[in-house]
Amino acid sequence: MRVSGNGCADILTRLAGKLPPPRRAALRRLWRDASTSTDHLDDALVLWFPAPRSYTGEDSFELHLHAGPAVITAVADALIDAGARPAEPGEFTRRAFMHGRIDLTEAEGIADLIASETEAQRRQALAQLDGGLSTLYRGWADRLRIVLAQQEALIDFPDEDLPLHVEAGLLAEITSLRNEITAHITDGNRGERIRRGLAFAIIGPPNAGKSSLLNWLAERDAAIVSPIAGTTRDAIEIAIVLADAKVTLVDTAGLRETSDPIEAEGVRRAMFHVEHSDCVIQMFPSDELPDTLLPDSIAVCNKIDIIPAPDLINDTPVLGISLRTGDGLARLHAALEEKARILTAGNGAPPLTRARHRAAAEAALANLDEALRVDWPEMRGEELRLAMRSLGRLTGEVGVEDILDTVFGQFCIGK
Ligand SMILES: Nc1nc2c(ncn2[C@@H]2O[C@H](COP(=O)(O)OP(=O)(O)OP(=O)(O)O)[C@@H](O)[C@H]2O)c(=O)[nH]1
Ligand SMILES: [K+]
Ligand SMILES: [Mg+2]
Repeated sequence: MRVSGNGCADILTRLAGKLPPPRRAALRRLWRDASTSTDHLDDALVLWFPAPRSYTGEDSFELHLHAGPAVITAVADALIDAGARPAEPGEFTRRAFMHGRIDLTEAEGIADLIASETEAQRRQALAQLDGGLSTLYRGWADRLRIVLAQQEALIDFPDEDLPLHVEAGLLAEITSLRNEITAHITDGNRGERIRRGLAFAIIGPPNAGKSSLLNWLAERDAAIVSPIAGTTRDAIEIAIVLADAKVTLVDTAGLRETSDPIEAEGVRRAMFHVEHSDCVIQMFPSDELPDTLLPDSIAVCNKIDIIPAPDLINDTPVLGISLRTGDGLARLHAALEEKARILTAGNGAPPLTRARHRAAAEAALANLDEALRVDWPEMRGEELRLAMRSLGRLTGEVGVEDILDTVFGQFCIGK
């Protein structure tokens, strides 16, 4: 159990007696009231973190209990009795933010780290928690602050002979800032993709072997396979890991004209997934080759145990496989891993990981573009100030009250 805030020293003394040395584990008998040895609650390891060297930046302590539900209830009651109250989700991290221990992107990194399921997610969250994004955003804000100061000088002293190169240099810096922010925004959603995972949809005519492929990739019988065309109706989603990235595979209803309203709905859902996935695996049986291939899809020809696959369709390479014999499956798996790697690979710069970052960066970009467009110094100054505000929202330095609930609401209690 973790407790933080004013009064921690008194509460801990009441339960465990004299405060242990800071940041050193001590074995203590816990009481409802240690001063009178009333109600022995548990024997626990106790850790005392006086401010400011704690997670929240406040006085705080931790009790390592014997974790049975009755123990937890008894200790929680005693803590509340002594003046504590239950924490809200993410409240510890929110207090860390309020006390300047971390900024907003680092808080989001903590949330992502707790939620991470794959290596790529863990690494990305850890880099963000380590201040990767903060450093980038702060660097922009610092440079913009200098530009703004120069702009103010041009406004305040219009008659002084400020050298012409001040204005030229200022415009050049705004241009390079806007170019860097543009590059950050147009990174193909790499960071967001790692964070939420990729979606790969398997589509094709009935009986192509789509569900058979899903089962092989998932290593279990997740979807029904049968020789009856139109077996799969609902889209079936299975999460797997490819190249350290989380990939949700979507098996869909076979695409065909149908008068069956339920199957038609399945086909409609399949088309939805074609639109909304990061990669489409276009699958067809070797005895029913398509005339055209979807752009950017991975073309897979199944059942090469019956008829061999063509090498190309319309100049696009085709991967021949047989889910019956296992032929070509290793190559297909490697191709899917490569696709996942490409979709999540970057240039080493910290990626933007949330729609919130994208919105603020886009707003800053729009203001910088406007600043370059307008001629009046006062208007340019105003656009630069607005851009500054947008960058401040990224790290949580300005006007963030409205977004704090969203950011911290996603944590679980006790974090
Ligand atoms: N000969 C042969 N048969 C296969 C192969 N792969 C799958 N099948 C068979 O083809 C039939 C259809 O397989 P499914 O996986 O259900 O095909 P689907 O594309 O999901 O079909 P729908 O859900 O109806 O659209 C089943 O009887 C499978 O056993 C293969 O490589 N070779
Ligand atoms: K089938
Ligand atoms: Mg199927």
